[in-house]
Amino acid sequence: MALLDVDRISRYFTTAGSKDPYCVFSDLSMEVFDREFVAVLGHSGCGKSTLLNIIAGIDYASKGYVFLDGKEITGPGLDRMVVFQNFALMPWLTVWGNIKLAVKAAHPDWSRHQVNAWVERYVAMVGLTGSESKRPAELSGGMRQRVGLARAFCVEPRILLLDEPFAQIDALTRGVIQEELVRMWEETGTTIFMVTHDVDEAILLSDRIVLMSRGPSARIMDQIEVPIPRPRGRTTVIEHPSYYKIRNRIIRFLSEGSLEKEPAPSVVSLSTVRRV
Ligand SMILES: Nc1ncnc2c1ncn2[C@@H]1O[C@H](COP(=O)(O)OP(=O)(O)OP(=O)(O)O)[C@@H](O)[C@H]1O
Repeated sequence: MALLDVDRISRYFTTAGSKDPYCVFSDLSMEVFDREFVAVLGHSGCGKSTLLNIIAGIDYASKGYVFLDGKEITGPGLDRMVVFQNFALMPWLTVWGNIKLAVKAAHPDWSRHQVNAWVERYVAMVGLTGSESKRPAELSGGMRQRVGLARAFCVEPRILLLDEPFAQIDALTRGVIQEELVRMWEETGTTIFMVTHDVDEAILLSDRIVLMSRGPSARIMDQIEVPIPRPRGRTTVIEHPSYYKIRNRIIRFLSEGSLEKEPAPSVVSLSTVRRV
């Protein structure tokens, strides 16, 4: 059974000046399996963030259902942690304080000692030891997103939802944090659903890439498995025979829009390249 089951969801928004609601997507279905890393790509405005927000429980589907571990999602929960593009840290709290807040929310019964040990572990995991007492304004973009990742991972969610997490980080730092993200994903055995605009990032990081067509009424048009073995490196991944095939397929899709094509089947074969 899939860990995450998005079952024929539609999202309509009422818009000022129009009596017809705006259909972001309708009857959209997809699955994400335990420990999988799935990336969603599509044109700006096709509904990627809307889909992520519905999975996070901070938005809702106008029709259809989303299940996590077979349980319907009806609101936010600590089993789904979101990492946002704009970091969304508490500006008045330090690195330590931001992470501690999440640990305490997940484990209200823990002793101070347990909480502190857990925070220390995740501060170290993202390489921020020594910067614990800094506030977000004193951190670089890369460091802020490291805090965002530590805050999300420390709760040990069933699924991590990443909404363009590296969009505001310079290219060099982005590469380093992408590698750290994969290391943490492997170490913790979590599952990741990531929205991105970056084709190379999707190929480098994910097991499967979901392509959404342009909105309104966007659909899932294709799902591409990435058969490149791990560990992957930015310089070695491009040498794999599948790399340019996958890249060209995505670039062609994004430049042509491919709305003429029939949508991909909503359920992906279980032979998908999941890790053991
Ligand atoms: N609260 C809202 N009210 C009305 N329309 C909305 C609302 N939220 C999103 N939309 C519309 O839904 C569509 C999808 O938006 P969404 O942000 O999910 O797209 P996206 O694919 O994530 O875009 P981008 O890649 O640019 O971030 C857009 O046309 C947007 O204007």
